[in-house]
Amino acid sequence: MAPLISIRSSDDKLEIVNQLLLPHITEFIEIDSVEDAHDAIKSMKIRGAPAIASLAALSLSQHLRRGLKASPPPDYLASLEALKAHIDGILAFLFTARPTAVNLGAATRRLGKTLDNAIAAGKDPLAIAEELIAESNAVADEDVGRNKEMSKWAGEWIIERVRNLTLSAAPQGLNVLTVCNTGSLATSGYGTALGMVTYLHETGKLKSAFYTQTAPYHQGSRLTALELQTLKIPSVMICDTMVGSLFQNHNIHAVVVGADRIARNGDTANKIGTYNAAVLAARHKIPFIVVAPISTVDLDIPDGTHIPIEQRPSLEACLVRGILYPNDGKTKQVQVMITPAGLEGIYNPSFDVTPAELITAIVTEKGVAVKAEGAQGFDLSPIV
Ligand SMILES: CSC[C@H]1O[C@H](OP(=O)(O)O)[C@H](O)[C@@H]1O
Repeated sequence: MAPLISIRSSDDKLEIVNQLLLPHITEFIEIDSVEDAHDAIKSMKIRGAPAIASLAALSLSQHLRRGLKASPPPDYLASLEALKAHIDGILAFLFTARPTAVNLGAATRRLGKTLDNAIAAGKDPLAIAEELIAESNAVADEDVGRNKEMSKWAGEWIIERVRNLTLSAAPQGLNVLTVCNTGSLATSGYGTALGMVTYLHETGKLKSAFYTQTAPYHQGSRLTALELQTLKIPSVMICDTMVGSLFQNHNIHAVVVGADRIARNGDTANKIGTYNAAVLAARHKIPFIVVAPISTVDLDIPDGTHIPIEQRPSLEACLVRGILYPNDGKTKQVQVMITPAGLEGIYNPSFDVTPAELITAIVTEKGVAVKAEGAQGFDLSPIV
């Protein structure tokens, strides 16, 4: 079966799969404006740090392509001043859709720089618009290739490490645990941490991929479950509360997670529950690996205390999405409230920060970074 996709883009149409309806309903919705893109990212119809950056960039590309074709041309193409004000406004708007994943900011900054450089080079508005379209498309297109690179780096690194650490070298393959969803749905394709899982499977080195349900949005039980099932990768779902039990009772060779923002010292923000898994992995001496593109590293912040953590609406922690069981034959999604009506006092941060101290390796498309002997943190400056 072909891997799932999160974004479909052609010259005249931009669409995303509505991830709020997965895994039971596959419905593509059209993104017809930068406002639609902003809403889809904010409401988590599309999610995953690289995927939201791709959609933001592609929505700008769509906007500019339409502008270039329009007759009469829009006012913003009439002068450099008008173009700069217009594009800066769009980029600032897209940037506000979600605060933690730095990839979105990296993409909007990159496009802002393209704009400023082209203006400084004396180009005219039409040429600049063309350049911005090419750069926006590149933001989305580059993702799949780099995902495959980081997945291979991470996969080979863990295979080698297990071979060196254990005499038996895991003869039946490796067991890994992942959190949330970091596969094709979270990226432009192949995935980051789930890309490593896929790489291990493709090379015959995987025994089983364990994954947490990842409440409250259930990226694990809804999305990772669907991706692994589609790819026919042997897997086992666990509830978020079972990580300690899993480590006590099964031979888990690695925990592998994605990232939304990595500080200069390696402190890593990822889906809520990642920190719990890291603490337990350290207790059980299980390598803890972060797999993410270079664009997730934020060298502007020295450590994780500076990472803005998104607080999601309280209601999202009170609801579970799904279809009726037993299924009445009509696939219609329902939302079930699992708390008393009107409950107050709900804590719902979307991410937590795993200190670098608990991270064994950070893997990007450029390779594997580990800490210097005896160091608490990483020095990521040389690889970015
Ligand atoms: C490769 S995706 C990184 C990241 O995105 C997820 O967050 P969300 O579903 O809220 O967008 C999660 O933290 C993943 O690890």
